[in-house]
Amino acid sequence: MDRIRVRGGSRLNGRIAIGGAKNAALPLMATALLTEEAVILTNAPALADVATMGGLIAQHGLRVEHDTEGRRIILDGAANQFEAPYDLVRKMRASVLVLGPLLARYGQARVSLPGGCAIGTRPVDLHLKGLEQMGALIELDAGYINARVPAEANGGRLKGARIIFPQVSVGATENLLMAAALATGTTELVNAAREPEISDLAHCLLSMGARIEGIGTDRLVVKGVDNLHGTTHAILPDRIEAGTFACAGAITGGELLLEGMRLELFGAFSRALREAGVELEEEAEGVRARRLNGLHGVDVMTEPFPGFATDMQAQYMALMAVAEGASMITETIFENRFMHVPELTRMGARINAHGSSAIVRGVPRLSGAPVMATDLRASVSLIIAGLAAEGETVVNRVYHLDRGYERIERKLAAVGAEIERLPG
Ligand SMILES: CC(=O)N[C@H]1[C@@H](OP(=O)(O)OP(=O)(O)OC[C@H]2O[C@@H](n3ccc(=O)[nH]c3=O)[C@H](O)[C@@H]2O)O[C@H](CO)[C@@H](O)[C@@H]1O
Ligand SMILES: C=C(OP(=O)(O)O)C(=O)O
Repeated sequence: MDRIRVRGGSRLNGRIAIGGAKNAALPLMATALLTEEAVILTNAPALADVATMGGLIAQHGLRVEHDTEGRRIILDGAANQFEAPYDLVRKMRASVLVLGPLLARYGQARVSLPGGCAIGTRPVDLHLKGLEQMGALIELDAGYINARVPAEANGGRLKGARIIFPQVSVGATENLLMAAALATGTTELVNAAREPEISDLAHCLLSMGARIEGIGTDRLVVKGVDNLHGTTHAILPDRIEAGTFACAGAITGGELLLEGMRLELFGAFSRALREAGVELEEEAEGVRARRLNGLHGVDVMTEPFPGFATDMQAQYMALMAVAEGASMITETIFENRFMHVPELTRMGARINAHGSSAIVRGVPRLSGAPVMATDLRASVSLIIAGLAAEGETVVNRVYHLDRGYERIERKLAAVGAEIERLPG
């Protein structure tokens, strides 16, 4: 298994090209199941999760071609197989996003239950309840979701419904948005997630012929259509990759131009970073992130967009570990997303986590250590810490990083980091 070695102390300076967003690419790929015509995605990132989703969609019978050099994915054809097996869903929870499109277009789907993961239990009850409200019959059997739309009712199609989410869910909003696009009648999604990746999905669906109002708000109204057609859609920039590099630059006292990024995509993260002492400026080519002087402890609480993203919490904590003063970091989205705390502590950070909050007391310096993490953002937070630590940090289990960062060691090395991949 590959590892990544970082030697701390180098200041990062230069430009980093921000790729297309993983969390937009995955639902966008699932839209190909809503039509037999080609869906072409440009600005596509070459990530392990994107390859997994491509494998899943190919397995359903579509032709999937990923030109990693040209950053283009073509998904084309009709599905002839409706099962998403455990082996794929286990690797990537976002596999559950095929459920809504398969049900809406083909009236049937059998999808493995994703189960929990390192950051929490992550149930999919809101996805299932919403689809049931739209007329799907759902049974859980031997770890699988067996879902179908009865042929005798409503001509075998899902029907529009008013779905009120008791809690904001990105995945459930996406699944139901895709399902509603091909349902009969009007679907209203109330308390919908407002993440930029959802707006990106909605815009792609619009370009396929869907009728959606309220994009960017927490109330999406979808008037179902009989057919959707193919499209070409550019995936929006990855705000989490950009935020990760902003933290990496800041912890080294450097300055980075995050090419292709737009400031509005950061939500509350930009306010926290500025208060902490990092200047963020939008320029024609992207967002410039520059550490001014010292870093200061600033409290944050994770929330649905436009609040502070849970996917930035671990990276921000690494930054706070060397800030002057204390900061309280509260995680409200996932119940177990402090897996990086013991590893950061091994590097000399002073962090006290209790329940959903962690108090971070900044220290003047961290020290390198062999570390490992059990999820994507926790892993990258250890690289960020390693960039500022004295000596060498070796991060194990790099496959977590490859899920969401494209050649992270090359991107960081190109702006001055001493970092390399050690093949395992
Ligand atoms: C591929 C992708 O886009 N992943 C993102 C997506 O995950 P994902 O779509 O899985 O996250 P959700 O927004 O659905 O989860 C938010 C909270 O709702 C709970 N919940 C969710 C669905 C459900 O049916 N029942 C339920 O209880 C979850 O356990 C969690 O506590 O949004 C998260 C929150 O911004 C991000 O951290 C993930 O990076
Ligand atoms: C939690 C994440 O992804 P996923 O929902 O795919 O596990 C993430 O991108 O940080």
